[in-house]
Amino acid sequence: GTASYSGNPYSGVAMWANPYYASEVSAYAVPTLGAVANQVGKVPSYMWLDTRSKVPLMADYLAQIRKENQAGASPPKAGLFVVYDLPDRDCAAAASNGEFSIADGGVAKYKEYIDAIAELVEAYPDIRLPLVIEPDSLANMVTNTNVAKCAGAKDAYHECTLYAIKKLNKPNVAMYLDAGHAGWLGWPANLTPAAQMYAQLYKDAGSPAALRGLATNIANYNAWSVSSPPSYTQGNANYDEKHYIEAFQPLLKAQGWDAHFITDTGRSGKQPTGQKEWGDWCNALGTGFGLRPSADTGSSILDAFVWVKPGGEGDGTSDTTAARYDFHCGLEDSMKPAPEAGTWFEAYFEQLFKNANPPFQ
Ligand SMILES: O=[N+]([O-])c1ccc(O[C@@H]2O[C@H](CO)[C@@H](O[C@@H]3O[C@H](CO)[C@@H](O[C@@H]4O[C@H](CO)[C@@H](O)[C@H](O)[C@H]4O)[C@H](O)[C@H]3O)[C@H](O)[C@H]2O)cc1
Ligand SMILES: [Mg+2]
Repeated sequence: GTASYSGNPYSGVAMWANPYYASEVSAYAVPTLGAVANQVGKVPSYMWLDTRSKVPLMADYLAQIRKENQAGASPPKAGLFVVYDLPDRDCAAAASNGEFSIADGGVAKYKEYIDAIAELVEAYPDIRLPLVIEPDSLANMVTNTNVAKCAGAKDAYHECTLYAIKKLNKPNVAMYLDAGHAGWLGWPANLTPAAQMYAQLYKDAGSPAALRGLATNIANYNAWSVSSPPSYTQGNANYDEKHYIEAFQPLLKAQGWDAHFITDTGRSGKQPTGQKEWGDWCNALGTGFGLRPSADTGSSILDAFVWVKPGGEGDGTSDTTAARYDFHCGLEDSMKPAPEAGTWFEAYFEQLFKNANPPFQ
C-alpha cells in the first residue's frame, strides 16, 4: 500500500539505519573500541544527499527498504534523507561548500538534482520519507545577509527551496526545513524575523500538505531539554531546543503555519559541551551521542528525536591550507587535527562514544 499518513509522519514506521554509516563504524571504530561500537551503526541516522552523484545511492537504499518491508518488516521502515546541494551552499562558512555555484548555472543544476530525487519519491509511494531540507540555508537568510555570499544567494535559495518543496510535495513525504538551532535563530532578536520568513515560504509554496515543519539543531550540540542553562547560552532564554521550538511554534502559527518539528540529538548527549562560545559549531570538544531516535518525544509539537548529522563524520577540515578551511575549525574548542567535512573523524567518534548519554554498553 501507500505510505501516506496524517499527523506525525514518524508514527507507525521504524526509522531505517543505512548501511553506509554502519560500515564506517565497523571499519574504523570497532578496531579501537571493540564490537560494542557496532551498536552505534545500528542507530538510524540520516543519509545526506550532498552531491548529485549520491542520488543513485538513494535509489539503492529505497530498493533495499522496499525489500525489507515486503519481507514483512513490522512496523515498515521509513527512509531518512537530507536534501543538501544548494548552489553557493553554506554561504556564511567555508567548510561545507558544495558542488554547484550560482555563477555557473547552479540553479538549473539544482532543479535537475531535485527532479532526480522527485522521480525516486514517485517510484516508491510505498515508503514513508521524512526529509530534511537544506541545512544552514534559510537560517543564514535570517542572520547573515550582511555576508556578501549570503546576500548574493538569497534569491537562488528561495527559488530553489520553493522548487524543492513543490516537487517533493507527495503523500508519502514529510518535509522539515532546516531552522538552525536555539543558539542561532532562538535569540529573541532573530525569532520574529525567522517566523515571518518561514511562514511566508510555507504560504508562497501554497501551504503544501507534505511541508510538515522545521528541523532544528542539525549538526549542532544543544540539549533537547536541560535543567540548567550552559554558561555560553547567557542572554538567551531559549537555551535548549525545547525552549526554542516552544517559543517558535506560536509565532509560526500566528503567521498561518501550524508547524511541527524534529530535533537532531545525535551529538547532544553531554551538557554543557566543551564549547567556549555558543557559535563555535565546528568539531566541538566535549560532546556525546544523545537521545536515541524516536517518535516518543513527550511533546505535542516535536514529531521525533532524530540523528541527522552522522556522529563521527567531520564538520570541517582544520588544515589551514585547504580550499574549504573555515577558521571556526581552528578554534581552541574545536578538535584538531580534523578531516574534511563529511569524512570519517575517528577521534571525534571516540569522544562521542565515551560521552554517550544514554551510554552504549
Ligand atoms: O547576547 N545577545 O543578545 C546576542 C544576540 C545575537 C547574537 O548573535 C547571534 O549569535 C549566534 C552565536 O551565538 C549566531 O549563531 C551562529 O550562527 C552561525 C552562522 O552565522 C552558525 O554557524 C553554522 O553552524 C552550522 C551548524 O550548526 C554549520 O553547519 C554551518 O556551516 C555554520 O555556518 C552557528 O551554528 C550559530 O550558533 C547567530 O547567527 C547570531 O545572530 C549573539 C548574542
Ligand atoms: Mg555544516
